[in-house]
Amino acid sequence: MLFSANIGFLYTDLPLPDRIRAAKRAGFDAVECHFPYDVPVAEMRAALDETGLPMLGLNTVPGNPAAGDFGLAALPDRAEEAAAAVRQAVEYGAAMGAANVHVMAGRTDGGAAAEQAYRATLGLACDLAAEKGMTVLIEPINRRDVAGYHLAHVEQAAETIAALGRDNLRIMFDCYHTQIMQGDLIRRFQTHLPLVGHVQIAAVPDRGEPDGGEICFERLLAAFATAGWKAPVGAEYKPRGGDTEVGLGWLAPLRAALT
Ligand SMILES: O=C(O)C(=O)[C@H](O)CO
Ligand SMILES: [Mg+2]
Repeated sequence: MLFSANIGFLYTDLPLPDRIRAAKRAGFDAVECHFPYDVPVAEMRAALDETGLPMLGLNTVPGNPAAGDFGLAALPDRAEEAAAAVRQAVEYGAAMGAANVHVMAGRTDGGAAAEQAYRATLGLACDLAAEKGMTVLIEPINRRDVAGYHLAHVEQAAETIAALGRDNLRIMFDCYHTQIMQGDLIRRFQTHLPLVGHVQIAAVPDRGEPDGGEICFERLLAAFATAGWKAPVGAEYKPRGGDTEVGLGWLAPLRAALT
């Protein structure tokens, strides 16, 4: 099993390009990020070239987090901002060589207008991403952490993907969020595997290192591997002690157990 370091949550004491280098030293096979936009893309590219790690993805900007924004794509009255966020993410992601762009939906009332806006933004994202050979990801996020998030269930993501009928639109299957909202992770993963574009893990409920809580990662990821998952699994957790290196004791044993 291969693992990707999510440098949005890991190594937060370092500048982003150095987080890529730290991930390489720690033995990760890939990296993924959240919001790299303040860093000149050439600096990200240089760290990726130097380490040889693939960059799996980045997020569209969330909007104004201080005002409670957690994405824009499904907000009917923010369509222009959402389109600009998509253009920015595809452009930056392509310059960095990223494989995927995660389009963040935002908090909505869950009504038809929101889903219509969401699909319009995703259609644009798929068109732009396709020109760069990139895939668009949509991620069900739990509503305990992000109340009102438009996309919270894997089946809803599958419905949106079916409605759009695009080849480059996939689910970000974040086991942390889906365990909180729905559970039944192995069956749900097997059922939706053809639509899954990326997998992420963290302990539940504390979102710490994947070495405890209510999920047995060794058995979960063994089942994912048996189902056919070969791409890296994203380590998107918040180190419990704050120090990423100190908390990395989970990586080698989990990798060994899965080989
Ligand atoms: O919260 C998550 O799980 C994510 O992956 C999003 O990218 C938000 O940062
Ligand atoms: Mg995630």
